[in-house]
Amino acid sequence: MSTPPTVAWPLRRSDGLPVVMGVVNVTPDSFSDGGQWFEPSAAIEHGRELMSQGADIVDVGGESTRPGAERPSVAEERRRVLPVVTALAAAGAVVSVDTMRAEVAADALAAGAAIVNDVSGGMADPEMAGMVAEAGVPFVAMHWRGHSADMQSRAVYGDVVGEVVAELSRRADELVAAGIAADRIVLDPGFGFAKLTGHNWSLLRGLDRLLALDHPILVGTSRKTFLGRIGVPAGGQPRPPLDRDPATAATSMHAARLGAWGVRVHHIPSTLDAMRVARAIQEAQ
Ligand SMILES: Nc1nc2ncc(COP(=O)(O)O)nc2c(=O)[nH]1
Repeated sequence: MSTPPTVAWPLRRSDGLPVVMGVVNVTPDSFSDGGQWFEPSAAIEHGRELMSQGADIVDVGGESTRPGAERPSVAEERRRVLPVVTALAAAGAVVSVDTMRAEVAADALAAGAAIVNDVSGGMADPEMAGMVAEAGVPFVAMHWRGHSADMQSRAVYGDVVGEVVAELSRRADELVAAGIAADRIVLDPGFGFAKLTGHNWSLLRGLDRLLALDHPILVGTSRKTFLGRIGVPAGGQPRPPLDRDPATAATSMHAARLGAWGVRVHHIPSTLDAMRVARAIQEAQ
């Protein structure tokens, strides 16, 4: 493997706000923006736009993880993400590759990605942890209880915050044991992954308990279904994903107030402004 670009780590914003990871889904069927950026040229253009709007990282993914999604082949996932990773890295972006497959991650690192973002935290592919360890790059490990096909059947918790904290902590230990440097691991509670609506709200309320973990925390609530249920009568249809950016921004404000390391969002300006408001209030006399 060629040496992937190094990103100054831990990555921090000069304004002290949480790092902003912008989302570029090169998929035909992601729940949040399915199909909008499926063409490489559109995805590259969108990634550039996110950079110009202030994203610190551009997260490029080629596999939809919505509940029930069918997995693309490795070749198809590669075909989707590599041209976009290559072009955005060449344009100077800090690129994270959103994949559960070690071989796709390795190719993306060779193409210029600097970070691996794995919604399975390395559990879907036994080769992932060793590859990331060898590459020496930062690794985002999300809380995961199985593939999208049936993950909601695993959304059963006594104390969801306590269990997510414990499972993430255990996973981080396993990743360190596999050779990944502890200070290269970011943890993510996995909003919407094996979580029902109430679980997501509990995780936001209990964010301070997640922040007590010895790793930076990434908050990925953007456009998730539980936000679409805000203001909708019980049993009603959630509002469409593109209408969920104001609610997403409110969760970004919460993340900023509590001191999360980063937020993963589709719409940059609204989240940046919400976090700036939080900071201005905190700093007011
Ligand atoms: N680290 C991380 N990665 C993710 N990748 C995809 C999605 C879901 O799909 P989207 O790309 O449409 O948001 N959510 C997350 C998340 O919450 N955290």
